Amino acid sequence: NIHKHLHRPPNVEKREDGTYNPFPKFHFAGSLKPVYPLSPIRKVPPHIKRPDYAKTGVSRSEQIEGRSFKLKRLTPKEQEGMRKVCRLGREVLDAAAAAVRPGTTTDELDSIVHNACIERDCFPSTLNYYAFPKSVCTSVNEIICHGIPDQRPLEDGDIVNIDVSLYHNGFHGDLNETYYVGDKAKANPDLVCLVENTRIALDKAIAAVKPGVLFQEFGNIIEKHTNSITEKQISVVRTYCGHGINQLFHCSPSIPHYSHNKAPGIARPGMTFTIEPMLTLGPARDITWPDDWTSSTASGRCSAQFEHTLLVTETGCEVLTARLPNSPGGPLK
Ligand SMILES: COc1cccc(Cn2ccc3cc(C(=O)NO)cnc32)c1
Ligand SMILES: [Co+2]
Ligand SMILES: [Co+2]
Repeated sequence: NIHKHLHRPPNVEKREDGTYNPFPKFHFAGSLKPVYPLSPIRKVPPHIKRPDYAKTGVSRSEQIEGRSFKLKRLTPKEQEGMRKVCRLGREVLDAAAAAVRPGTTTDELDSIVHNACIERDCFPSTLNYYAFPKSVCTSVNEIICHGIPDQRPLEDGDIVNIDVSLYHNGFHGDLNETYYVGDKAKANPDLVCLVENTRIALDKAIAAVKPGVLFQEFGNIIEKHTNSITEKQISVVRTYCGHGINQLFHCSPSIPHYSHNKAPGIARPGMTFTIEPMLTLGPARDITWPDDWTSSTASGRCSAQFEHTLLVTETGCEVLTARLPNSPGGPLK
């Protein structure tokens, strides 16, 4: 996998500044290319409680849980633990979002997220999760999700999704937003249509979360919204779903974002899960880069995503990762 490029770069041609694309033979669908070398693996001080996969990259607890389709309902104390980690996750995302501007590299965003997690006594959940090498996912333009922070500076006109997940006192939180870089992106009607409708699609799904709703319903709501957008073709990515999250980073239920899905299960008070729709301009087909993580549209056209971690209450749901009054970004007026 990608670690071999960390220290012994392949004999590929280097750019002026010494950076390089480690996969010169791969057909990249859009204009984005990886900008290696990745920075060295960041360390987490030993006093910070780690998830079980932190050393091995594989979560035994998720493997065991994965075999039973039991949906966990948290006790009030456990709900408090989720409330806390999700509030910390919001603060960490906002710290990274405040640094989004042309010239900031996605690796610098990773450093901000990594340090902000440590300052809050949190372990960044993506670090070494299935050997993912960084503490946040940064997905630019045509990247759908799981983009790896590297030495590429953000450019005026880019959109960038920052996906923060963190582990605190035994619980995971997971949230993401898509941000406009500089002024050009906000002036691009295609991007504004894509980003604002992804935000709206998530909000419409969240409005439907309450005891008794079927997990399969959220995809109907999201795709009904994308079908209502007539000025542009906006599609729903099918490959990646929302997921249960609690003492595990990923567990049941799985929540598809497309309609007519067969997701089993019914929302009940005390359940915590994410909804994290990824929408694309044009068709939704995805391809994965040779780094085995980065997911790109096959068309090279842009993709946007928004994610919240939700707690089902007796009357509806609590958005545990809700925006704060001074959270950067947010809906365009
Ligand atoms: C094995 O294959 C894969 C392929 C892609 C990714 C990964 C592992 N992984 C790393 C970061 C990450 C984030 C999420 C998430 O829920 N974001 O909202 C999910 N998976 C993640 C493994
Ligand atoms: Co996430
Ligand atoms: Co998630």
